[in-house]
Amino acid sequence: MSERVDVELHRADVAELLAELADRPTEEVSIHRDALGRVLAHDVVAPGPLPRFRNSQMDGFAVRAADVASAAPGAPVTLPVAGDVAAAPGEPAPLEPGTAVRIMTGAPVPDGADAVIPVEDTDHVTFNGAGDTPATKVEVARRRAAGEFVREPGSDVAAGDVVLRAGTVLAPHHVAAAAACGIARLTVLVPVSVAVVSTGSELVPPDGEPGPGQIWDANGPALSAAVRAAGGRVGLRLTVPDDPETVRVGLERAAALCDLVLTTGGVSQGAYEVVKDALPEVTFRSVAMQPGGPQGFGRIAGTPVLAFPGNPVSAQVSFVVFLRDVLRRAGGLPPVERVRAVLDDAVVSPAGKRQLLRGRWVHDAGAQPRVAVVGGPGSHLVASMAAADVLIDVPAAATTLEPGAEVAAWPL
Ligand SMILES: Nc1nc2c(c(=O)[nH]1)N[C@H]1C(S)=C(S)[C@@H](COP(=O)(O)OP(=O)(O)OC[C@H]3O[C@@H](n4cnc5c(N)ncnc54)[C@H](O)[C@@H]3O)O[C@H]1N2
Ligand code: MOO
Repeated sequence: MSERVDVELHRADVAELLAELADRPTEEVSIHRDALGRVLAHDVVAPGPLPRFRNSQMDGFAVRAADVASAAPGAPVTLPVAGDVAAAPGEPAPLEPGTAVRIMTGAPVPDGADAVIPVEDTDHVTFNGAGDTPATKVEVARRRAAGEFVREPGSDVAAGDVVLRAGTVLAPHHVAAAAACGIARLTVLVPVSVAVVSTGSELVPPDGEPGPGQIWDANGPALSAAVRAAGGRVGLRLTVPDDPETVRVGLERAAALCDLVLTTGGVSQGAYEVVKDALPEVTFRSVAMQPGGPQGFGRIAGTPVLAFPGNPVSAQVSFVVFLRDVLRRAGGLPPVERVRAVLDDAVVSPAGKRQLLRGRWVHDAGAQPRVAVVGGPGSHLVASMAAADVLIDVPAAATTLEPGAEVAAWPL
C-alpha cells in the first residue's frame, strides 16, 4: 500500500478505467416479458396513427350534430335508430341523415356521423341490462357540437411521431404506449455484466452451515444486489478460498466471461492478501477514506477489475462511492446526486480521511434536508448499514463537526 490518495482522485481513476463500459451493445426484448426496467437504445417511432380510426369516446348514439341542434331538456329530438355498433371487428355502414346508431365506447363512428350523444342524455339513460335488445328510436335531450365525443385518428399520435425517447427506463406506461402502437419488441441496452467474486477461506454461503472460524458471505449477495440495482447484470458469482492460485484461476475465468470483475477481500496488510498476490498487474493503494480505505484497480487479461476491501460495510460503501454512478451511467441511468444536508448530531472523525458515516434522513418541514447518524463507524457493522438510508460525508480536514454543520450526503 505505497501511496494514500484522495477519494476524488480514485473516483476519477476508476471512472477512466471503466469508461469503455459506456459503449453498450443493444438487444431486442419482448414487451411481454423482458422490457420492464430496461433502457431504450433508440427513439421509438409510431408506425401509424393513434387512434387508428375515428371512434366513440362514449356509450351512446352516433348522430349528425345538425340533426339534434334543437335538442334540449324538455324538448327532445327523436331519431330512428338504424343500427348498433360495438367495439368489435368490422366497419359500420354510413349513417343516413335524420337517423342515429347505437354506439359503444371505442366502436368505429360511421361515416356521416359527427357527434356522439352519451346515453345519459337520452331516454335510454343507460345501456346496462339492455343486452342485445335493439333500440328502434331514441329521444335526444341535449345537443352536442360536431366533433363532441368523437376521437379522431392521429389525435393522440401521428404516424412518424416519437412515442418513446432513447434513454427511457421502461415502466408500465411506456409498455402501454408501445403495445398500443403495435410494437411488440423494443431495442434496449445490454446491461454491464459484472463478475462478483468474494474471497476468503472463512466464507460460507448464507444458506450454509459455518464451522468454527467461519462466517456467512455478506459481500457476494450485497454486491450482486447493488450491481442489479445500478442497472447491471451479475454475469458470474464466485467465492474463492485464500489461495492465490485458485483466486487467479477464478479471476481469469471471470475476466473472460464478464465486462468487469469485482472482488472483495484480500487487499489489506495481512499475511494472506490473496487478491493482491493473485493480481500483480493491478494497482493497489490506500484511499483517504473510512470505511473503504484499501482499494485495487486495473485489468486482468484486458478486462477491468476493481478490488474492494472485505469488511462488509467497506465493500458496500466502496460500491456507492466508486462504482454505482459509473454503472448507472454506462447502463443509461442517471447518477444518484449527492445532496447538501444539515447534521443533527456531533461527530468525531479521523484526521486526514474522509469518513462516510451511516445516517438516516430526518423528515421535517425544514428548508434543508437533515441527517442523523446511525450506529458507529466500524466497517463490520452490517446492521447499522441496514438501518441507514444515506451516507454522511465528513470532510478529510474535519476531526469534529457540531450539530447544524452542513455536509454532503450520499443517498443509498
Ligand atoms: N494492519 C492493518 N490491518 C488492516 C488494515 C490496515 O491498514 N492495516 N486495514 C483495515 C481495513 S480499513 C480494512 S477495510 C480491511 C480490509 O481487509 P481485506 O480487504 O484484506 O479483507 P479481509 O482481510 O479478507 O477481510 C476483512 C474482514 O471482512 C470480512 N469479510 C471478508 N469478506 C467477507 C464477505 N464476503 N462477507 C462478509 N465478511 C467478509 C473478513 O472476515 C474480515 O473480518 O483490513 C483492515 N486491516
Ligand atoms: O478502510 Mo476499512 O474499510 O475502514 O474497514
